Amino acid sequence: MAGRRVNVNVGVLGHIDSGKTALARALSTTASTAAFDKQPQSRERGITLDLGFSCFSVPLPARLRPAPGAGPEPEPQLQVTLVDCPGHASLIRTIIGGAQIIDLMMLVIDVTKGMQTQSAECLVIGQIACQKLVVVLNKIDLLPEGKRQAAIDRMTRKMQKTLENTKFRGAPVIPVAAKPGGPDAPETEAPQGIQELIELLTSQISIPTRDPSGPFLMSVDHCFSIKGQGTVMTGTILSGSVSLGDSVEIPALKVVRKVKSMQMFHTPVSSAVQGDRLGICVTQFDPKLLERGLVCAPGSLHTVHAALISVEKIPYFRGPLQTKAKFHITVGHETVMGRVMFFSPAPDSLDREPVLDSFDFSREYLFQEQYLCPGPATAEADEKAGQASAGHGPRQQWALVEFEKPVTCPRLCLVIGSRLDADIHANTCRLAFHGVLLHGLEDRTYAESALPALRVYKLKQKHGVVERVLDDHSVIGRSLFKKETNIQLFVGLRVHLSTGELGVIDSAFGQSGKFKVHIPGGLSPDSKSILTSALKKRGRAGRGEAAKPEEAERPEPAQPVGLSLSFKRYVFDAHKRMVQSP
Ligand SMILES: Nc1nc2c(ncn2[C@@H]2O[C@H](COP(=O)(O)OP(=O)(O)OP(=O)(O)O)[C@@H](O)[C@H]2O)c(=O)[nH]1
Ligand SMILES: [Mg+2]
Repeated sequence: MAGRRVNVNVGVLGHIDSGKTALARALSTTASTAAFDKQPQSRERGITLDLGFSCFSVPLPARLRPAPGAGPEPEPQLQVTLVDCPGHASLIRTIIGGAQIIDLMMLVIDVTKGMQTQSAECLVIGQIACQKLVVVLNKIDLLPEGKRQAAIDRMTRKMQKTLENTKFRGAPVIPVAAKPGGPDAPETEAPQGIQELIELLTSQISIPTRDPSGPFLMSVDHCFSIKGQGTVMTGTILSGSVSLGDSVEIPALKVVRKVKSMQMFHTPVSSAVQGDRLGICVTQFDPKLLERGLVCAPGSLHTVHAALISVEKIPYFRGPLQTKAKFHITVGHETVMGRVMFFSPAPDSLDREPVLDSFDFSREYLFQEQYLCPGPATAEADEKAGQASAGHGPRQQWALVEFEKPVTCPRLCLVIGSRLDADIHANTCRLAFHGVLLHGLEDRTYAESALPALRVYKLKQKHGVVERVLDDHSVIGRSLFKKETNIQLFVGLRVHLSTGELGVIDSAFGQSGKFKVHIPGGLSPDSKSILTSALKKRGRAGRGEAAKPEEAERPEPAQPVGLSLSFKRYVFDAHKRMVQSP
């Protein structure tokens, strides 16, 4: 039996043409000639060799070895699976899928160009989805020999500076030439710096704690059939574990199959856990139907038409995140178009702890026309919007995302919003926000069945004036409603008089949008004199135009007394009710 092996996945990401594929190739061949002389390379490669996947093995570093057991054990190996991502627009979808299986990211930079648009995007994705980073400066052969070291040093410092404001501050930067001389150079031209890179990777890699609990989920990167045996899917286990005889679901095809056999590194196994690279043979289905995708414990994924997600804006994204805007939404391993609506905690729960990993339907939330950027720049904007943000943005914001077509995803999966239609030559970051899917709406008719329970409200204010006094406890107001407004809906809501009294809307008055306000505490003598002194003036001056007879004696204050009404309107309330707000 082969020795113990541990698999780690290393992503190869970077701008188009930075040399990712050349690097993956150089790493695989250099490592195999250095470390694989005992066995033919083909045997050593993982069972999965799909486009973009290659691997090499090195002896497992001592720091990663478990305490030696009894008896002699063959030397354990560390298998590094390289996940070579494309550099083009398709990159984001592929990487976000890929990034969720990556334990370490290699960011490949063309040393003659430095950071480019997609290098920056990769760095953003790395920050969202990866824990560790190594920057590889490639194509150092293109630097003039005499100035090579100085140019490498300069670019190294530049990259370190770029990383300073990221979670990868202090990550190593290493120079290489994956394919010196470029495409036309003879194959005999040896790559430079690859052995050093392998050593660096080996020293940087840590093996994340693998957790066998939770539902089984595997990202499939290759699928083929073996005559007489069944269909084989190969990939990486993202969560949970799987054993022989288990039933697994292929959600994209809506079929459940039994696990007939499994292999890791060409060796039959009876179970496998999170992080393992695995080939899994199930009873026959057409492999053409599933090129890439997910396989999972039956029923563990859900198909959602809309979702409530936490949102954090990606600072490099230019422009605001507007409610009602459409984004490409990558949910787990799928990307679809979705329309967003942003909201924040209601002012009275601003100081409550943010709800992580779940969404609380019992709370109220404040609708936002756009995502609020934290920091002083928006404090003013927040004030304008009438929010009690006391100079700081809300600690957490959410969005409702409505998908153009349903997506199948694990619970609490990563969500990334991007503008993949943006011009890829326009040097801008296409990634706009990221978050976690907190609650999926599985019902096709969620708009009627689920959304009314989402208590997101808009804060509305209406202003009018007192037209005249009826008696000590009532006034007539106008200019608060339109003629056609159904004032009945507002009856009972409180209004504030600019003179300080509190009133309650009592009833409509006439047909022109006027209304009667009851003042429970009565008008103060001062207010009364303001309101009635005007009447006298008006009475003396008379009216220029011919007034309707019943309005001729209208006591109208010269100094207007304002009436203001604040209320909440819940975005998903089908009845469009108004609810008093303080
Ligand atoms: N001079 C020189 N050319 C290199 C080096 N590495 C790669 N190249 C060339 O750069 C070009 C792009 O290399 P690839 O490996 O295909 O780049 P990539 O990053 O995988 O490209 P995409 O997958 O399309 O994003 C090819 O013509 C390579 O031969 C190097 O170290 N030196
Ligand atoms: Mg490539």
